[in-house]
Amino acid sequence: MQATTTRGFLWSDVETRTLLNIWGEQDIQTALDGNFRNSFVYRDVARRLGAMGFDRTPEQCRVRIKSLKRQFLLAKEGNLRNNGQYHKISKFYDIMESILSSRAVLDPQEMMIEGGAAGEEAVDGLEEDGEDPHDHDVYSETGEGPYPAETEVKLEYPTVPIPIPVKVTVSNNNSSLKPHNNSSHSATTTPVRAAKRTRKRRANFPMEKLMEQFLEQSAQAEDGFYRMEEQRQQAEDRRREAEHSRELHMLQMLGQMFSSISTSRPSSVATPCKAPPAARAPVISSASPSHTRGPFSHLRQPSPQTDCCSQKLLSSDTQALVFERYHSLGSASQRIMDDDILPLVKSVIPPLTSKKHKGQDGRIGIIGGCKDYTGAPYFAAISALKVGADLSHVFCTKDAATVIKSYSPELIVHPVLDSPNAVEEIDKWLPRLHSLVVGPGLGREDVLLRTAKEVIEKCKARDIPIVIDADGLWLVTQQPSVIQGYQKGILTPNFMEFTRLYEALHHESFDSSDYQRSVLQLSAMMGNITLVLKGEQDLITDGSKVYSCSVVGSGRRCGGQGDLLSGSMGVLAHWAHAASTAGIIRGVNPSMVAAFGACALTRQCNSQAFQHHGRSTTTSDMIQEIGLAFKKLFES
Ligand SMILES: NC(=O)C1=CN([C@@H]2O[C@H](COP(=O)(O)OP(=O)(O)OC[C@H]3O[C@@H](n4cnc5c(N)ncnc54)[C@H](O)[C@@H]3O)[C@@H](O)[C@H]2O)[C@@H](O)CC1
Ligand SMILES: Nc1ncnc2c1ncn2[C@@H]1O[C@H](COP(=O)(O)OP(=O)(O)OP(=O)(O)O)[C@@H](O)[C@H]1O
Repeated sequence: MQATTTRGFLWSDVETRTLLNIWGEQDIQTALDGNFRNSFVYRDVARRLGAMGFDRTPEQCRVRIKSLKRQFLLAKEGNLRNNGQYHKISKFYDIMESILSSRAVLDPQEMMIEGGAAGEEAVDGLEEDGEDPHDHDVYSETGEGPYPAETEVKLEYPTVPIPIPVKVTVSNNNSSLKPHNNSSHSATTTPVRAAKRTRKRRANFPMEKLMEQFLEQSAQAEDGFYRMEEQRQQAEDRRREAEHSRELHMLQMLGQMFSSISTSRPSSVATPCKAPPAARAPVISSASPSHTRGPFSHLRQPSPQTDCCSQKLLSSDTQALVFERYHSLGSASQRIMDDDILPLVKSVIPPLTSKKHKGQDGRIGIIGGCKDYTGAPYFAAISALKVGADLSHVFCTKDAATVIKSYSPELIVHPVLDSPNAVEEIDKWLPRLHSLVVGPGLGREDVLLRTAKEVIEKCKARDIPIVIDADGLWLVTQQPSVIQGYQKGILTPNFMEFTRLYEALHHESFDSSDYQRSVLQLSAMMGNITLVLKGEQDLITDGSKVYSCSVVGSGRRCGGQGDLLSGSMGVLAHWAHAASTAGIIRGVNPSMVAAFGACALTRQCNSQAFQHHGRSTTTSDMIQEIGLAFKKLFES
């Protein structure tokens, strides 16, 4: 996918993340580690960044990385001192930490105290000599990020006079310490440098008390800075929230305008209707046949207007405004697709170009696969590849690994799930993954569920999309908080899994005559996480609206279809969130788009496979159909 291109000198978050992903690649890190001269490495970094659609010079990349490292170290220093309250100073703290923590040479404490410029540069073997005099200029030249949290900290360091009144002469080396009461000096000195300098002096002079006082005041100055920084960020958050609710309000008004236009229009007009932008009130958007069937039939009301779509605002029993659309069942499967959601799915699919390198279109991880279940993680992982991911990793138990490998040479299989340091082993790979699917064939052993839980936590910290299915949902049923409120999380329960989860949260059985209400309720209770209730129609919700996907499947319900669904969803979730970050889709929840795309694809595969194999259709047959089904749905 073409990401947004460089905006002048400013580094956007997407661009910075892309840079960090490239910089964190093992070959780049190895090249930096082993070479004092690194210009060729940054040339490679800039080239890879260029392939992702961001035009930067090697020097800009190098300077940006250097700046990010400094912010990280500063935040880390703060972390060590004040239990993480300085975390926010480095926007990309987690990803930096994951990359740098694997590099033994980097000891932030040591660098802060001793290393100075040379120490820091030596970490990457950067060619530039000395950092201090030039850094400020370089940053402003290259337009460091738009956010103050991204800018060189020395610019923002508050002016706190440090009143050390006397000039002290030290006998052993005759050098003198001139204490600073100079505000402009402290305003342009980073805490790092203050710490370096003060601690060096402390080592040189016996005036411990004086120096302690100096250090204490220096630390207070830092505290002040970080407090100010936190306040600034809170103010920024409030501003964004206000902006968001203003936009929402506008959208709601627009929605009402559209609906009143559409209801006053003659219903026989067979023009495609555009749905109004989503409002906060529950919305049902259903792509369904004109005849009703099964437990979800209450979602639709047969309309006399076939071959057209109509929209109306209804008052539901909960008195919320409900937006409904009807579609007639046409002969071609596309005709029953929701004409608003399908283009969104299409738009998040990255184009295939010769400029890309392996991995760019998706590196997906599957947590699952144990002695009893080897098929499920295989189905999920191979489906991810067939949908278009470049690399698919399976993290399974030792005894499942060889079996899974034997199914396919395409998969990268890690036999770590039951190892004593499973979480660390998996954590090593997380910086490289674009999304994670947790649960297919995981089993329900406590130790495996505990590992899955910790891995989920780590993924959340990295802001990686997570799809939870099968035994992963068992874990969520026991501990909903593991994923509650995580907006990049998607749950894909079948009927049984949904029932268990609903009852665990509500402490009562759900009303099976009103699925739509139940899915909305459950999603809301889970903090508006995206939820897919699989069934005759798949109901997809984020607690504010419900999409219903009823692309024609077949009557065949062989095991493993859910794994095809979750593996595909992992890829689509990555694409949809990347597209959303790049501004390609707006005003819509990317997880909902991904979920709808995966459901439509699974059902289309089922239908195609059934046409060939009838009753003997298996999930492997469906997987064979992914390419064609994808093309029919999303590339026609
Ligand atoms: N080849 C494989 O390795 C496969 C492994 N699988 C794994 O098997 C493990 C257990 O999965 P299960 O799905 O069996 O979970 P459960 O052990 O919770 O069983 C769910 C049960 O609910 C039943 N059920 C499903 N939909 C229903 C409905 N609408 N109404 C009434 N009953 C319904 C099913 O027949 C099943 O017996 C998971 O780890 C899963 O990933 C499955 O993915 C299937 C394929
Ligand atoms: N009655 C149905 N009619 C049509 N399609 C269905 C039906 N039930 C499920 N599906 C499709 O199959 C997909 C998988 O759903 P299913 O209920 O089989 O999941 P599961 O039980 O979790 O699967 P698994 O066997 O992998 O554990 C759903 O996304 C849906 O698109």
